[in-house]
Amino acid sequence: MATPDRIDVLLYGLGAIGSFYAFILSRAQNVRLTVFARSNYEAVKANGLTILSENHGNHTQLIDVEIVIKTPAEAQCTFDYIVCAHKAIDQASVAKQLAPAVDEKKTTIVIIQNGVGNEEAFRQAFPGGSIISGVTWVGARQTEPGIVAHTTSEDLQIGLFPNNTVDQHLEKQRLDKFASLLTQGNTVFQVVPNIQIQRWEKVVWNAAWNSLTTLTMLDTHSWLESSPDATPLTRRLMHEVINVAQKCEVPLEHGLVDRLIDRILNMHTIVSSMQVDAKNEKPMEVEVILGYPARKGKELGLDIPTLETLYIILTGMNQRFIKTAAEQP
Ligand SMILES: NC(=O)C1=CN([C@@H]2O[C@H](COP(=O)(O)OP(=O)(O)OC[C@H]3O[C@@H](n4cnc5c(N)ncnc54)[C@H](OP(=O)(O)O)[C@@H]3O)[C@@H](O)[C@H]2O)C=CC1
Ligand SMILES: CC(C)(CO)C(=O)C(=O)O
Repeated sequence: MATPDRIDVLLYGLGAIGSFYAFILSRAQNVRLTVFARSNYEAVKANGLTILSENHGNHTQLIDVEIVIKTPAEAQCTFDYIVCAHKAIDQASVAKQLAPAVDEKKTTIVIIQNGVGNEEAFRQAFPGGSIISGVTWVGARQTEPGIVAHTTSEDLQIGLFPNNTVDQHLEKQRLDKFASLLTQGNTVFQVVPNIQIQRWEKVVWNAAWNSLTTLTMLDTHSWLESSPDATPLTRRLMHEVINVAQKCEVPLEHGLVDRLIDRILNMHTIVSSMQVDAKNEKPMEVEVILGYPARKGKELGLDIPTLETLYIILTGMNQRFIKTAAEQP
Protein backbone atom coordinates (compact mmCIF):
# COMPACT_ATOMS: atom_id res chain seq x y z
CA MET A 1 0.00 0.00 0.00
CA ALA A 2 1.54 3.33 -1.06
CA THR A 3 2.04 5.91 1.71
CA PRO A 4 0.67 9.34 0.71
CA ASP A 5 4.06 11.06 0.44
CA ARG A 6 5.89 8.15 -1.20
CA ILE A 7 7.59 9.17 -4.44
CA ASP A 8 7.82 6.38 -7.00
CA VAL A 9 10.87 6.70 -9.23
CA LEU A 10 11.86 4.46 -12.12
CA LEU A 11 15.48 4.62 -13.22
CA TYR A 12 15.57 3.53 -16.85
CA GLY A 13 19.02 2.69 -18.29
CA LEU A 14 21.22 1.35 -15.52
CA GLY A 15 24.66 2.02 -16.99
CA ALA A 16 27.31 4.38 -15.65
CA ILE A 17 25.16 7.51 -15.38
CA GLY A 18 21.94 5.68 -14.48
CA SER A 19 23.68 3.83 -11.65
CA PHE A 20 25.24 7.04 -10.35
CA TYR A 21 21.84 8.79 -10.17
CA ALA A 22 20.22 5.62 -8.76
CA PHE A 23 22.73 5.92 -5.94
CA ILE A 24 21.93 9.62 -5.47
CA LEU A 25 18.16 9.04 -5.51
CA SER A 26 18.43 6.06 -3.17
CA ARG A 27 19.58 8.53 -0.49
CA ALA A 28 16.38 10.63 -0.74
CA GLN A 29 13.68 10.09 1.85
CA ASN A 30 10.33 8.74 0.68
CA VAL A 31 11.71 7.60 -2.67
CA ARG A 32 10.76 4.11 -3.71
CA LEU A 33 13.27 3.35 -6.41
CA THR A 34 12.73 0.81 -9.17
CA VAL A 35 15.53 0.18 -11.64
CA PHE A 36 15.29 -1.13 -15.18
CA ALA A 37 18.38 -3.13 -16.07
CA ARG A 38 19.33 -4.93 -19.28
CA SER A 39 22.75 -6.55 -19.74
CA ASN A 40 23.61 -6.14 -16.04
CA TYR A 41 20.24 -7.46 -14.79
CA GLU A 42 21.57 -10.76 -13.36
CA ALA A 43 24.56 -9.08 -11.71
CA VAL A 44 22.47 -6.34 -10.11
CA LYS A 45 19.77 -8.76 -9.01
CA ALA A 46 22.40 -11.01 -7.42
CA ASN A 47 24.80 -8.46 -5.92
CA GLY A 48 23.08 -5.07 -5.99
CA LEU A 49 24.84 -2.03 -7.38
CA THR A 50 28.31 -0.96 -6.36
CA ILE A 51 29.44 2.64 -6.73
CA LEU A 52 33.13 3.44 -6.32
CA SER A 53 33.13 7.22 -6.20
CA GLU A 54 36.05 9.56 -5.67
CA ASN A 55 33.54 12.09 -4.26
CA HIS A 56 31.05 9.95 -2.35
CA GLY A 57 33.13 6.95 -1.29
CA ASN A 58 32.40 3.28 -1.96
CA HIS A 59 28.89 1.92 -1.57
CA THR A 60 27.38 -1.40 -2.37
CA GLN A 61 24.00 -3.11 -2.27
CA LEU A 62 22.22 0.20 -2.44
CA ILE A 63 19.23 -1.03 -4.29
CA ASP A 64 16.52 -3.30 -3.00
CA VAL A 65 16.99 -6.22 -5.39
CA GLU A 66 13.24 -6.91 -5.40
CA ILE A 67 12.69 -3.89 -7.58
CA VAL A 68 15.07 -4.55 -10.41
CA ILE A 69 12.95 -5.08 -13.51
CA LYS A 70 13.54 -6.18 -17.09
CA THR A 71 10.55 -4.44 -18.69
CA PRO A 72 8.69 -1.30 -17.54
CA ALA A 73 5.40 -3.25 -17.75
CA GLU A 74 6.72 -5.68 -15.10
CA ALA A 75 6.49 -2.93 -12.46
CA GLN A 76 2.69 -3.04 -12.77
CA CYS A 77 2.39 0.55 -11.62
CA THR A 78 2.90 4.05 -12.90
CA PHE A 79 5.60 6.36 -11.57
CA ASP A 80 5.95 9.95 -10.36
CA TYR A 81 9.33 10.28 -12.09
CA ILE A 82 10.95 8.20 -14.80
CA VAL A 83 14.63 9.06 -15.07
CA CYS A 84 15.95 8.16 -18.52
CA ALA A 85 19.71 7.64 -18.49
CA HIS A 86 19.88 5.11 -21.30
CA LYS A 87 21.94 5.79 -24.41
CA ALA A 88 19.95 8.13 -26.67
CA ILE A 89 19.94 5.82 -29.68
CA ASP A 90 16.25 5.25 -30.38
CA GLN A 91 14.14 7.53 -28.20
CA ALA A 92 10.85 6.69 -29.95
CA SER A 93 11.04 2.97 -29.18
CA VAL A 94 12.01 3.69 -25.54
CA ALA A 95 8.99 6.00 -25.17
CA LYS A 96 6.79 3.19 -26.50
CA GLN A 97 8.27 0.71 -24.03
CA LEU A 98 7.71 3.11 -21.16
CA ALA A 99 4.01 3.64 -21.91
CA PRO A 100 2.69 1.13 -19.30
CA ALA A 101 4.67 2.92 -16.58
CA VAL A 102 3.43 6.41 -17.52
CA ASP A 103 0.33 8.19 -16.29
CA GLU A 104 0.41 11.50 -18.16
CA LYS A 105 -1.45 13.21 -15.30
CA LYS A 106 1.30 12.47 -12.78
CA THR A 107 4.44 11.14 -14.48
CA THR A 108 7.37 13.46 -15.17
CA ILE A 109 10.03 12.15 -17.54
CA VAL A 110 13.53 13.24 -16.52
CA ILE A 111 16.10 13.02 -19.30
CA ILE A 112 19.77 12.80 -18.27
CA GLN A 113 21.58 12.25 -21.54
CA ASN A 114 23.93 13.95 -23.96
CA GLY A 115 22.53 15.43 -27.14
CA VAL A 116 19.87 17.80 -28.41
CA GLY A 117 16.32 17.06 -29.50
CA ASN A 118 16.20 14.18 -26.98
CA GLU A 119 12.86 15.38 -25.55
CA GLU A 120 10.88 15.34 -28.80
CA ALA A 121 9.98 11.63 -28.92
CA PHE A 122 8.79 11.73 -25.29
CA ARG A 123 6.65 14.84 -25.87
CA GLN A 124 5.12 13.15 -28.89
CA ALA A 125 4.39 9.93 -26.99
CA PHE A 126 3.10 11.66 -23.82
CA PRO A 127 1.72 15.05 -24.93
CA GLY A 128 -0.01 15.69 -21.59
CA GLY A 129 3.04 15.01 -19.38
CA SER A 130 5.91 17.06 -18.00
CA ILE A 131 9.55 16.68 -19.02
CA ILE A 132 12.61 17.74 -17.04
CA SER A 133 15.67 17.93 -19.24
CA GLY A 134 19.11 17.39 -17.72
CA VAL A 135 22.73 17.79 -18.76
CA THR A 136 25.30 15.93 -16.70
CA TRP A 137 29.05 16.39 -16.37
CA VAL A 138 29.45 13.31 -14.20
CA GLY A 139 32.41 11.22 -15.33
CA ALA A 140 31.64 7.53 -14.78
CA ARG A 141 32.19 4.10 -16.32
CA GLN A 142 30.65 0.71 -15.62
CA THR A 143 33.80 -1.34 -15.15
CA GLU A 144 31.97 -4.68 -14.76
CA PRO A 145 28.24 -5.43 -14.71
CA GLY A 146 26.79 -3.68 -11.66
CA ILE A 147 30.03 -1.92 -10.69
CA VAL A 148 30.43 1.76 -11.54
CA ALA A 149 33.53 3.87 -11.05
CA HIS A 150 32.88 7.59 -10.63
CA THR A 151 35.67 10.18 -10.88
CA THR A 152 35.61 13.61 -9.17
CA SER A 153 33.73 15.10 -12.11
CA GLU A 154 30.18 15.85 -10.90
CA ASP A 155 27.73 18.49 -12.06
CA LEU A 156 24.20 18.55 -13.48
CA GLN A 157 21.92 21.22 -14.83
CA ILE A 158 18.17 20.63 -14.96
CA GLY A 159 15.26 22.63 -16.30
CA LEU A 160 11.81 22.19 -17.72
CA PHE A 161 11.07 21.31 -21.32
CA PRO A 162 7.89 23.37 -20.94
CA ASN A 163 4.50 21.93 -21.84
CA ASN A 164 1.99 24.68 -22.66
CA THR A 165 -0.91 22.32 -21.98
CA VAL A 166 0.14 21.76 -18.34
CA ASP A 167 -0.37 24.31 -15.54
CA GLN A 168 2.91 26.23 -15.06
CA HIS A 169 2.74 26.01 -11.26
CA LEU A 170 2.31 22.26 -11.45
CA GLU A 171 5.31 21.95 -13.78
CA LYS A 172 7.37 24.11 -11.41
CA GLN A 173 6.29 21.98 -8.43
CA ARG A 174 7.40 18.84 -10.26
CA LEU A 175 10.78 20.42 -11.03
CA ASP A 176 11.22 21.65 -7.43
CA LYS A 177 10.33 18.26 -5.99
CA PHE A 178 12.86 16.50 -8.22
CA ALA A 179 15.47 19.12 -7.25
CA SER A 180 14.78 18.37 -3.58
CA LEU A 181 15.53 14.68 -4.23
CA LEU A 182 18.89 15.62 -5.76
CA THR A 183 19.63 17.87 -2.77
CA GLN A 184 18.88 15.01 -0.38
CA GLY A 185 21.11 12.78 -2.50
CA ASN A 186 23.94 15.29 -1.99
CA THR A 187 24.95 15.76 -5.61
CA VAL A 188 26.07 18.98 -7.32
CA PHE A 189 23.39 20.48 -9.57
CA GLN A 190 21.70 23.70 -10.61
CA VAL A 191 18.15 24.45 -11.77
CA VAL A 192 18.37 26.70 -14.84
CA PRO A 193 15.72 28.82 -16.59
CA ASN A 194 16.47 27.73 -20.19
CA ILE A 195 18.03 24.27 -20.20
CA GLN A 196 18.41 24.37 -24.00
CA ILE A 197 21.38 26.70 -23.50
CA GLN A 198 23.18 24.05 -21.43
CA ARG A 199 22.08 21.22 -23.76
CA TRP A 200 23.50 23.02 -26.80
CA GLU A 201 26.66 24.13 -24.96
CA LYS A 202 27.29 20.50 -24.04
CA VAL A 203 26.57 19.37 -27.58
CA VAL A 204 29.22 21.80 -28.88
CA TRP A 205 31.62 19.97 -26.54
CA ASN A 206 30.38 16.46 -27.43
CA ALA A 207 30.18 17.11 -31.19
CA ALA A 208 33.87 17.94 -31.06
CA TRP A 209 35.45 15.64 -28.50
CA ASN A 210 33.19 12.60 -28.93
CA SER A 211 33.50 12.54 -32.72
CA LEU A 212 37.17 13.37 -32.96
CA THR A 213 38.32 10.98 -30.23
CA THR A 214 36.19 8.25 -31.81
CA LEU A 215 37.35 8.73 -35.39
CA THR A 216 41.01 8.97 -34.37
CA MET A 217 40.89 6.64 -31.31
CA LEU A 218 43.07 9.25 -29.60
CA ASP A 219 42.48 10.99 -26.28
CA THR A 220 41.67 14.71 -26.46
CA HIS A 221 45.20 16.06 -25.83
CA SER A 222 46.84 13.61 -28.24
CA TRP A 223 44.30 14.64 -30.89
CA LEU A 224 44.99 18.36 -30.39
CA GLU A 225 48.74 17.73 -30.60
CA SER A 226 48.47 15.40 -33.61
CA SER A 227 48.99 18.12 -36.25
CA PRO A 228 48.88 21.92 -36.56
CA ASP A 229 45.48 21.54 -38.26
CA ALA A 230 43.78 19.65 -35.41
CA THR A 231 42.92 22.64 -33.22
CA PRO A 232 41.65 24.83 -36.10
CA LEU A 233 39.42 21.97 -37.32
CA THR A 234 38.05 21.43 -33.80
CA ARG A 235 37.32 25.14 -33.48
CA ARG A 236 35.64 25.27 -36.91
CA LEU A 237 33.35 22.42 -35.91
CA MET A 238 32.42 24.11 -32.63
CA HIS A 239 31.66 27.41 -34.42
CA GLU A 240 29.39 25.58 -36.88
CA VAL A 241 27.37 23.99 -34.05
CA ILE A 242 27.09 27.39 -32.34
CA ASN A 243 25.78 28.88 -35.61
CA VAL A 244 23.07 26.19 -35.68
CA ALA A 245 22.15 26.82 -32.02
CA GLN A 246 21.85 30.55 -32.69
CA LYS A 247 19.59 29.93 -35.73
CA CYS A 248 17.45 27.71 -33.47
CA GLU A 249 17.13 30.75 -31.17
CA VAL A 250 19.30 29.27 -28.45
CA PRO A 251 21.55 32.17 -27.41
CA LEU A 252 25.07 30.69 -27.42
CA GLU A 253 28.07 32.95 -27.97
CA HIS A 254 31.10 32.19 -30.11
CA GLY A 255 33.33 32.95 -27.09
CA LEU A 256 32.25 29.50 -25.87
CA VAL A 257 34.83 27.96 -28.23
CA ASP A 258 37.74 29.58 -26.35
CA ARG A 259 36.22 28.50 -23.03
CA LEU A 260 35.77 24.89 -24.14
CA ILE A 261 39.28 24.67 -25.58
CA ASP A 262 40.72 26.16 -22.35
CA ARG A 263 38.58 23.78 -20.30
CA ILE A 264 39.87 20.70 -22.11
CA LEU A 265 43.50 21.87 -21.94
CA ASN A 266 43.21 22.45 -18.21
CA MET A 267 41.79 18.98 -17.56
CA HIS A 268 43.42 15.59 -17.54
CA THR A 269 43.20 14.28 -21.04
CA ILE A 270 39.98 12.32 -21.65
CA VAL A 271 38.39 9.89 -24.03
CA SER A 272 34.67 10.15 -24.71
CA SER A 273 31.70 7.90 -24.04
CA MET A 274 31.37 7.61 -27.83
CA GLN A 275 34.90 6.27 -28.11
CA VAL A 276 34.09 3.72 -25.38
CA ASP A 277 30.97 2.67 -27.34
CA ALA A 278 32.98 2.32 -30.55
CA LYS A 279 35.61 0.19 -28.80
CA ASN A 280 32.82 -2.03 -27.44
CA GLU A 281 31.18 -2.06 -30.90
CA LYS A 282 27.96 -0.64 -29.41
CA PRO A 283 25.63 1.82 -31.18
CA MET A 284 26.90 5.38 -30.77
CA GLU A 285 24.82 8.49 -30.04
CA VAL A 286 25.48 9.96 -33.47
CA GLU A 287 21.96 11.27 -34.11
CA VAL A 288 21.50 13.37 -30.96
CA ILE A 289 25.08 14.67 -30.93
CA LEU A 290 25.64 15.36 -34.65
CA GLY A 291 22.53 14.37 -36.63
CA TYR A 292 20.04 16.74 -35.02
CA PRO A 293 22.35 19.79 -35.28
CA ALA A 294 23.34 18.84 -38.86
CA ARG A 295 19.71 18.43 -39.97
CA LYS A 296 18.65 21.69 -38.30
CA GLY A 297 21.62 23.49 -39.85
CA LYS A 298 20.72 22.27 -43.34
CA GLU A 299 17.03 23.06 -42.89
CA LEU A 300 17.93 26.59 -41.82
CA GLY A 301 20.27 27.10 -44.81
CA LEU A 302 23.57 27.19 -42.92
CA ASP A 303 26.98 26.27 -44.32
CA ILE A 304 28.17 23.48 -41.98
CA PRO A 305 30.70 21.42 -43.96
CA THR A 306 32.73 20.14 -40.99
CA LEU A 307 29.68 19.08 -38.98
CA GLU A 308 28.09 17.41 -42.01
CA THR A 309 31.26 15.52 -42.94
CA LEU A 310 31.77 14.13 -39.45
CA TYR A 311 28.07 13.23 -39.21
CA ILE A 312 28.17 11.31 -42.49
CA ILE A 313 31.34 9.38 -41.62
CA LEU A 314 30.16 8.51 -38.08
CA THR A 315 26.78 7.41 -39.46
CA GLY A 316 28.62 5.00 -41.75
CA MET A 317 30.75 3.71 -38.90
CA ASN A 318 27.65 3.26 -36.70
CA GLN A 319 25.87 0.97 -39.19
CA ARG A 320 27.79 -2.13 -38.16
CA PHE A 321 27.18 -1.50 -34.44
CA ILE A 322 23.44 -0.91 -34.98
CA LYS A 323 23.16 -4.08 -37.07
CA THR A 324 24.97 -6.18 -34.44
CA ALA A 325 22.77 -4.76 -31.64
CA ALA A 326 19.60 -5.51 -33.64
CA GLU A 327 20.72 -9.13 -34.12
CA GLN A 328 21.15 -9.66 -30.37
CA PRO A 329 18.30 -11.45 -28.55
N1 LIG B 1 29.54 8.04 -18.86
C1 LIG B 1 29.76 9.33 -18.80
O1 LIG B 1 30.77 9.73 -18.22
C2 LIG B 1 28.80 10.32 -19.37
C3 LIG B 1 27.69 9.92 -20.09
N2 LIG B 1 26.79 10.87 -20.49
C4 LIG B 1 25.57 10.48 -21.19
O2 LIG B 1 24.74 9.77 -20.28
C5 LIG B 1 23.92 8.83 -21.00
C6 LIG B 1 24.15 7.44 -20.44
O3 LIG B 1 25.50 7.11 -20.71
P1 LIG B 1 26.32 6.01 -19.89
O4 LIG B 1 25.70 5.77 -18.60
O5 LIG B 1 27.74 6.40 -19.97
O6 LIG B 1 26.12 4.74 -20.81
P2 LIG B 1 26.35 3.19 -20.46
O7 LIG B 1 26.70 2.53 -21.74
O8 LIG B 1 27.24 3.04 -19.29
O9 LIG B 1 24.91 2.76 -20.01
C7 LIG B 1 23.81 2.85 -20.83
C8 LIG B 1 22.74 2.00 -20.19
O10 LIG B 1 21.54 2.16 -20.89
C9 LIG B 1 21.12 0.88 -21.38
N3 LIG B 1 20.52 1.14 -22.68
C10 LIG B 1 21.12 1.55 -23.79
N4 LIG B 1 20.22 1.72 -24.76
C11 LIG B 1 19.03 1.37 -24.24
C12 LIG B 1 17.72 1.30 -24.73
N5 LIG B 1 17.45 1.63 -25.98
N6 LIG B 1 16.76 0.87 -23.90
C13 LIG B 1 17.04 0.53 -22.64
N7 LIG B 1 18.25 0.58 -22.11
C14 LIG B 1 19.23 0.99 -22.91
C15 LIG B 1 22.36 0.02 -21.46
O11 LIG B 1 21.99 -1.32 -21.39
P3 LIG B 1 22.97 -2.46 -22.02
O12 LIG B 1 24.10 -2.57 -21.07
O13 LIG B 1 22.10 -3.65 -22.07
O14 LIG B 1 23.37 -1.96 -23.37
C16 LIG B 1 23.08 0.51 -20.21
O15 LIG B 1 22.56 -0.08 -19.05
C17 LIG B 1 24.31 8.98 -22.46
O16 LIG B 1 23.46 9.89 -23.10
C18 LIG B 1 25.74 9.57 -22.38
O17 LIG B 1 26.11 10.27 -23.53
C19 LIG B 1 26.93 12.18 -20.18
C20 LIG B 1 28.02 12.61 -19.49
C21 LIG B 1 29.05 11.72 -19.06
C1 LIG C 1 32.36 12.56 -19.84
C2 LIG C 1 32.19 13.61 -20.92
C3 LIG C 1 31.90 14.97 -20.27
C4 LIG C 1 33.50 13.71 -21.63
O1 LIG C 1 33.43 14.47 -22.76
C5 LIG C 1 31.06 13.24 -21.85
O2 LIG C 1 30.06 13.90 -21.90
C6 LIG C 1 31.15 12.07 -22.75
O3 LIG C 1 32.17 11.38 -22.74
O4 LIG C 1 30.19 11.83 -23.48
